[in-house]
Amino acid sequence: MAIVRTKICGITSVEDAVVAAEAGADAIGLVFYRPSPRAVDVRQARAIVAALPPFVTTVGLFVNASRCEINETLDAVRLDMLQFHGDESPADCDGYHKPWYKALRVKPGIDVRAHAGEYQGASAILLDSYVAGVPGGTGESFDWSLIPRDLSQPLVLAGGLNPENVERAIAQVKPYAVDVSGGVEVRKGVKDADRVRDFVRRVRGWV
Ligand SMILES: O=C(O)c1ccccc1NCC(=O)[C@H](O)[C@H](O)COP(=O)(O)O
Repeated sequence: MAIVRTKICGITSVEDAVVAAEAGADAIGLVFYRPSPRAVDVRQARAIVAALPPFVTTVGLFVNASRCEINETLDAVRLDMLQFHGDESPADCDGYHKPWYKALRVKPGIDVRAHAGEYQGASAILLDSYVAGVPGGTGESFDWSLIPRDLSQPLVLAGGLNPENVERAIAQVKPYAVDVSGGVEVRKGVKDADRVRDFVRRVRGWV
Protein backbone atom coordinates (compact mmCIF):
# COMPACT_ATOMS: atom_id res chain seq x y z
CA MET A 1 0.00 0.00 0.00
CA ALA A 2 1.36 3.44 -0.96
CA ILE A 3 2.31 5.88 1.78
CA VAL A 4 -0.01 8.88 1.87
CA ARG A 5 1.68 12.16 2.71
CA THR A 6 0.20 14.63 5.20
CA LYS A 7 0.23 18.41 5.12
CA ILE A 8 -1.04 20.44 8.06
CA CYS A 9 -2.10 23.80 6.69
CA GLY A 10 -2.71 27.15 8.34
CA ILE A 11 0.09 26.92 10.90
CA THR A 12 0.41 30.24 12.73
CA SER A 13 2.77 29.47 15.63
CA VAL A 14 6.07 27.79 16.37
CA GLU A 15 4.31 25.57 18.90
CA ASP A 16 1.83 24.21 16.34
CA ALA A 17 4.60 23.71 13.78
CA VAL A 18 6.61 21.62 16.20
CA VAL A 19 3.55 19.56 17.15
CA ALA A 20 2.87 18.86 13.46
CA ALA A 21 6.49 17.92 12.75
CA GLU A 22 6.77 15.68 15.82
CA ALA A 23 3.47 14.02 14.91
CA GLY A 24 5.04 13.01 11.58
CA ALA A 25 3.52 15.54 9.16
CA ASP A 26 5.42 15.70 5.88
CA ALA A 27 4.61 19.35 5.24
CA ILE A 28 3.20 22.45 6.86
CA GLY A 29 1.34 25.26 5.12
CA LEU A 30 1.78 28.96 5.82
CA VAL A 31 -1.07 31.18 4.63
CA PHE A 32 0.13 34.46 3.08
CA TYR A 33 -3.37 35.80 2.49
CA ARG A 34 -4.12 38.70 4.78
CA PRO A 35 -7.94 38.29 5.01
CA SER A 36 -7.51 34.76 6.40
CA PRO A 37 -7.77 34.20 10.16
CA ARG A 38 -4.76 31.92 9.60
CA ALA A 39 -2.60 34.52 7.87
CA VAL A 40 1.03 34.90 8.92
CA ASP A 41 3.43 37.71 8.12
CA VAL A 42 7.02 37.10 7.08
CA ARG A 43 8.34 37.63 10.60
CA GLN A 44 6.05 34.91 12.02
CA ALA A 45 6.78 32.67 9.04
CA ARG A 46 10.54 32.95 9.51
CA ALA A 47 10.26 31.98 13.18
CA ILE A 48 8.08 28.98 12.31
CA VAL A 49 10.37 27.77 9.53
CA ALA A 50 13.45 28.17 11.74
CA ALA A 51 11.88 25.95 14.41
CA LEU A 52 11.22 23.03 12.08
CA PRO A 53 13.44 19.96 11.98
CA PRO A 54 14.93 18.88 8.63
CA PHE A 55 12.83 17.03 6.05
CA VAL A 56 9.58 18.85 6.79
CA THR A 57 8.47 20.65 3.63
CA THR A 58 7.41 24.27 4.01
CA VAL A 59 4.59 25.37 1.70
CA GLY A 60 3.65 29.02 1.13
CA LEU A 61 -0.03 29.51 0.26
CA PHE A 62 -1.03 32.50 -1.85
CA VAL A 63 -4.38 33.73 -3.18
CA ASN A 64 -4.15 35.97 -6.25
CA ALA A 65 -1.02 37.61 -4.85
CA SER A 66 1.12 39.87 -6.99
CA ARG A 67 4.43 38.61 -8.37
CA CYS A 68 6.15 41.29 -6.30
CA GLU A 69 4.54 40.09 -3.05
CA ILE A 70 5.42 36.47 -3.73
CA ASN A 71 9.02 37.32 -4.62
CA GLU A 72 9.41 39.46 -1.50
CA THR A 73 8.05 36.60 0.62
CA LEU A 74 10.42 34.12 -1.04
CA ASP A 75 13.35 36.47 -0.35
CA ALA A 76 12.40 36.63 3.33
CA VAL A 77 11.25 33.09 4.16
CA ARG A 78 12.68 29.66 3.26
CA LEU A 79 9.72 28.12 1.45
CA ASP A 80 10.15 24.80 -0.35
CA MET A 81 6.95 24.91 -2.40
CA LEU A 82 4.17 27.27 -3.44
CA GLN A 83 0.43 26.55 -3.25
CA PHE A 84 -1.76 28.76 -5.44
CA HIS A 85 -5.26 28.85 -3.99
CA GLY A 86 -6.94 31.57 -6.06
CA ASP A 87 -7.71 32.19 -9.72
CA GLU A 88 -4.08 32.06 -10.86
CA SER A 89 -3.48 31.00 -14.45
CA PRO A 90 -0.75 28.46 -15.26
CA ALA A 91 1.50 31.37 -16.32
CA ASP A 92 0.90 33.12 -12.97
CA CYS A 93 2.19 30.05 -11.12
CA ASP A 94 5.40 29.68 -13.15
CA GLY A 95 8.67 31.54 -12.88
CA TYR A 96 9.50 31.41 -9.17
CA HIS A 97 12.11 28.64 -9.41
CA LYS A 98 10.12 26.68 -6.84
CA PRO A 99 7.92 23.63 -7.27
CA TRP A 100 4.28 24.63 -7.06
CA TYR A 101 0.82 23.16 -7.15
CA LYS A 102 -2.62 24.53 -7.88
CA ALA A 103 -5.75 24.27 -5.77
CA LEU A 104 -8.98 23.68 -7.67
CA ARG A 105 -12.30 24.08 -5.92
CA VAL A 106 -14.71 21.29 -6.77
CA LYS A 107 -18.45 21.61 -7.29
CA PRO A 108 -20.88 19.61 -9.41
CA GLY A 109 -20.42 20.40 -13.08
CA ILE A 110 -16.73 21.34 -12.98
CA ASP A 111 -14.58 19.29 -15.35
CA VAL A 112 -11.76 18.53 -12.90
CA ARG A 113 -9.68 16.58 -15.42
CA ALA A 114 -9.76 19.35 -18.03
CA HIS A 115 -9.09 22.07 -15.48
CA ALA A 116 -6.20 20.17 -13.91
CA GLY A 117 -4.81 19.46 -17.36
CA GLU A 118 -4.25 23.18 -17.91
CA TYR A 119 -1.66 23.19 -15.11
CA GLN A 120 0.96 20.94 -16.70
CA GLY A 121 3.79 22.61 -14.77
CA ALA A 122 2.21 21.74 -11.43
CA SER A 123 3.88 19.20 -9.15
CA ALA A 124 0.42 18.24 -7.91
CA ILE A 125 -3.22 19.27 -8.01
CA LEU A 126 -5.00 20.01 -4.74
CA LEU A 127 -8.75 19.51 -4.75
CA ASP A 128 -10.72 21.52 -2.21
CA SER A 129 -14.40 22.30 -1.68
CA TYR A 130 -16.13 25.08 -3.52
CA VAL A 131 -17.82 27.51 -1.16
CA ALA A 132 -19.00 30.74 -2.79
CA GLY A 133 -16.97 33.76 -1.75
CA VAL A 134 -14.43 31.81 0.33
CA PRO A 135 -11.18 30.79 -1.37
CA GLY A 136 -10.29 27.98 1.03
CA GLY A 137 -9.86 26.72 4.55
CA THR A 138 -13.64 26.30 4.79
CA GLY A 139 -13.73 23.03 6.71
CA GLU A 140 -16.27 21.78 4.17
CA SER A 141 -15.87 18.48 2.36
CA PHE A 142 -17.12 17.79 -1.16
CA ASP A 143 -18.44 14.85 -3.11
CA TRP A 144 -15.34 12.70 -3.64
CA SER A 145 -17.08 10.77 -6.41
CA LEU A 146 -16.52 13.87 -8.60
CA ILE A 147 -12.75 13.18 -8.55
CA PRO A 148 -11.48 11.55 -11.76
CA ARG A 149 -9.30 8.46 -11.31
CA ASP A 150 -6.79 9.41 -13.97
CA LEU A 151 -5.40 12.85 -13.17
CA SER A 152 -1.96 13.24 -14.70
CA GLN A 153 -0.52 14.95 -11.60
CA PRO A 154 -0.38 13.60 -8.02
CA LEU A 155 -3.60 14.42 -6.15
CA VAL A 156 -3.66 16.27 -2.83
CA LEU A 157 -7.08 15.84 -1.22
CA ALA A 158 -8.30 18.73 0.96
CA GLY A 159 -11.54 20.17 2.22
CA GLY A 160 -13.21 19.22 5.47
CA LEU A 161 -10.88 16.36 6.34
CA ASN A 162 -10.52 15.41 9.99
CA PRO A 163 -9.43 12.42 12.11
CA GLU A 164 -12.94 10.98 11.84
CA ASN A 165 -13.17 10.84 8.03
CA VAL A 166 -9.61 10.75 6.72
CA GLU A 167 -9.29 6.95 6.58
CA ARG A 168 -12.53 6.72 4.59
CA ALA A 169 -11.31 9.49 2.28
CA ILE A 170 -8.02 7.69 1.63
CA ALA A 171 -9.76 4.37 1.00
CA GLN A 172 -12.14 5.95 -1.51
CA VAL A 173 -9.95 8.51 -3.27
CA LYS A 174 -6.44 7.02 -2.93
CA PRO A 175 -4.74 10.43 -2.99
CA TYR A 176 -1.01 11.09 -3.04
CA ALA A 177 -1.42 13.34 0.00
CA VAL A 178 -4.04 14.79 2.31
CA ASP A 179 -4.23 18.38 3.51
CA VAL A 180 -6.05 19.53 6.64
CA SER A 181 -6.60 22.75 8.47
CA GLY A 182 -9.95 23.28 10.20
CA GLY A 183 -10.44 19.62 11.12
CA VAL A 184 -7.49 19.69 13.53
CA GLU A 185 -8.12 23.08 15.13
CA VAL A 186 -9.38 24.31 18.48
CA ARG A 187 -10.35 27.51 16.69
CA LYS A 188 -9.31 29.12 13.41
CA GLY A 189 -5.53 29.47 13.40
CA VAL A 190 -4.89 27.39 16.53
CA LYS A 191 -4.27 23.68 16.16
CA ASP A 192 -5.41 21.01 18.60
CA ALA A 193 -2.29 18.94 19.29
CA ASP A 194 -4.19 15.74 20.03
CA ARG A 195 -6.22 16.03 16.81
CA VAL A 196 -3.08 16.75 14.77
CA ARG A 197 -1.42 13.62 16.18
CA ASP A 198 -4.59 11.55 15.69
CA PHE A 199 -4.93 12.75 12.09
CA VAL A 200 -1.33 11.87 11.17
CA ARG A 201 -1.56 8.48 12.92
CA ARG A 202 -4.69 7.61 10.95
CA VAL A 203 -3.17 8.67 7.64
CA ARG A 204 -0.11 6.57 8.36
CA GLY A 205 -2.20 3.62 9.46
CA TRP A 206 -0.67 3.67 12.93
CA VAL A 207 -4.04 3.12 14.65
O1 LIG B 1 -6.92 28.58 5.64
C1 LIG B 1 -7.38 29.59 5.12
O2 LIG B 1 -7.90 30.49 5.80
C2 LIG B 1 -7.32 29.76 3.64
C3 LIG B 1 -7.68 30.98 3.10
C4 LIG B 1 -7.65 31.15 1.74
C5 LIG B 1 -7.25 30.13 0.91
C6 LIG B 1 -6.90 28.90 1.44
C7 LIG B 1 -6.93 28.72 2.80
N1 LIG B 1 -6.61 27.51 3.35
C8 LIG B 1 -6.34 26.36 2.57
C9 LIG B 1 -6.14 25.18 3.44
O3 LIG B 1 -5.98 25.27 4.61
C10 LIG B 1 -6.13 23.86 2.86
O4 LIG B 1 -5.29 23.81 1.76
C11 LIG B 1 -7.49 23.34 2.51
O5 LIG B 1 -8.30 24.35 1.99
C12 LIG B 1 -8.15 22.62 3.62
O6 LIG B 1 -8.81 23.41 4.53
P1 LIG B 1 -9.86 22.74 5.55
O7 LIG B 1 -11.12 22.44 4.81
O8 LIG B 1 -10.06 23.74 6.63
O9 LIG B 1 -9.22 21.50 6.09
